[in-house]
Amino acid sequence: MFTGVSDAPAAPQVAVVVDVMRAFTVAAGAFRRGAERIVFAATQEEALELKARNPGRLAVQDGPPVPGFDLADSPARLREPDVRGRTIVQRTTAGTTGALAVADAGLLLCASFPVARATAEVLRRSEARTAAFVITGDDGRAAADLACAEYSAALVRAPATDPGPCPARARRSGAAARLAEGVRRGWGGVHPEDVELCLAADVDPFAMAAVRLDGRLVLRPVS
Ligand SMILES: O=C(O)[C@H](CS(=O)(=O)O)OP(=O)(O)O
Ligand SMILES: [Mg+2]
Repeated sequence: MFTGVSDAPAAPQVAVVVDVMRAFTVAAGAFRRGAERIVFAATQEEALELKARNPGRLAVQDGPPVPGFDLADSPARLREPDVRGRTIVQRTTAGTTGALAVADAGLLLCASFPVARATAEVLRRSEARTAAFVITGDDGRAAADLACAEYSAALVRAPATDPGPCPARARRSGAAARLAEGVRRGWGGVHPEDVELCLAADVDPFAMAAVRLDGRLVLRPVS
């Protein structure tokens, strides 16, 4: 089942929340670089509060730079800071909002192209009969998120599936065009390499699972 955030079932047995550009590509890059966990915040205010309460946390938000936040929601910019062992607080318009909408799922995975294959492996091992793929962008119509969701679903059925045209579909998406426009106009928080990094399929050996912990939704890599 593919659904938008507003139509998503409140507590599906399994939810795969997909955000290619850029929240869950950023999350995958953070774990690849050794970040320990990502705490999702519903608002920028909550993100800054969570950061202030726990010194050493790094806060990420989408859009232009905001005082108090350490990092942009940009996979290319995330290559610079040392995030090893760090807890990151992340708040974005589509990705983290989508994850919070299905926080009561029995199994909640957050997905993007770099973790597509590992996500499919976790789904296959879960033996769940169905999964709700939550397309976070453009009210459930985001071409990039749909392409990644379709690729992941195909991998569950047939592990030898290759990405085929899926990353190319994402490259032609409205989200990619918006990021390219951001680069042309010099918007803060957008890097020229972001789109390509978001299209790199099957880079990481881990999937990303979110669980409730002390009243928060916390994302960690799972192998
Ligand atoms: O950081 C992003 O690219 C987007 C911003 S928006 O949804 O295009 O306004 O946030 P995300 O939640 O990562 O899709
Ligand atoms: Mg997005």
